[in-house]
Amino acid sequence: MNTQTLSPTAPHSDPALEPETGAPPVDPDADSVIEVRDLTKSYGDRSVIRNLDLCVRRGEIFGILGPNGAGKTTTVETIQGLRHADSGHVRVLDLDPVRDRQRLRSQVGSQLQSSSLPERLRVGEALRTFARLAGDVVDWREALETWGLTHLRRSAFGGLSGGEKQRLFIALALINNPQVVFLDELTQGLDPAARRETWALIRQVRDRGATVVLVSHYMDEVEQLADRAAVLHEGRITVCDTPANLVARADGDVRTRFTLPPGQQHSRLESLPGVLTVSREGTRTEVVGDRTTPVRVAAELARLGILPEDLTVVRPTLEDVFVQLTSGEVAA
Ligand SMILES: Nc1ncnc2c1ncn2[C@@H]1O[C@H](COP(=O)(O)OP(=O)(O)OP(=O)(O)O)[C@@H](O)[C@H]1O
Repeated sequence: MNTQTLSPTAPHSDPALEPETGAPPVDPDADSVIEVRDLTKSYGDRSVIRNLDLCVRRGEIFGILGPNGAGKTTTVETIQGLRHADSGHVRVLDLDPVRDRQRLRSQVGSQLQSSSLPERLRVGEALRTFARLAGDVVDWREALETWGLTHLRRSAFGGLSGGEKQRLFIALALINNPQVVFLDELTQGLDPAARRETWALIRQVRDRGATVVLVSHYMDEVEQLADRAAVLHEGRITVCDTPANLVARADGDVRTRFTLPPGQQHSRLESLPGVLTVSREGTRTEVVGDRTTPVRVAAELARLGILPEDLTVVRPTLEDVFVQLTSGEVAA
């Protein structure tokens, strides 16, 4: 964890990447806005990032998941030139995060983990100041309006709720109208309603044309928001894919549950392909099997003229695959 005070120059205030080490060229991907190849980073003799490769495409919400201490913050801060890499190749918008930091500064926005502002700073002052420092490419009053902060214009930062602070951080991260935005654990500590509201804002950021890199501990958040997600474990990306494809890797049976209307019977479910078990408790039936079983069960019930209104399917979730991946149960 690192705590830092937000400043418009923060992502570039400690230029640090070592000169390139002659790493092989990154795979050409016409759509990529971030390319990382063979990144390594140690703190003292402790290796934290190990030969990490990553590619983020233009216009996507890219989720980075990983257990505590996996190296997520180190990775995103190194990509922004905030931390020293020991070796590796990093490009953001085809620029070097250190050498080209002045040019990148106007194109990258960031809300870093545990960002904070002076308690007494007013919302309007914060936006106006950051907008001016970013060259007034965005009208700060419009930003107030866009991010639903107009009524809080005279409120002090210290008096804002968690959700209001995050709303302000998003507005500040976008005050330079960036092409790429880094959001690190943006919804941590928010109640469910404020989290969902923040999700809508993140989608809005993407819909306005920015690429979003989202570091999160919440599986449901990544499943809901991310176009693609990477799981970082022990300093390496173990998998990188769409949430749906990641879930498809999960080991685990699918459960199909329904209630039979009075007087109706089914008998052949056990013999359907992929079905492992069928259990009945009163009028409730649960069929356990592979991914194809829900459709087969529904088709068989429909054939019998049985249309249970409460048919539900319980599938493995991203959380299941995350636990399996980070405990070594699923091959990357
Ligand atoms: N400045 C530092 N000096 C020494 N060790 C550090 C430093 N920053 C991070 N670390 C260590 O490096 C490892 C990775 O930290 P990092 O903050 O990148 O992980 P993370 O995946 O973001 O963790 P979390 O989910 O808990 O925020 C951790 O073991 C952490 O203690």
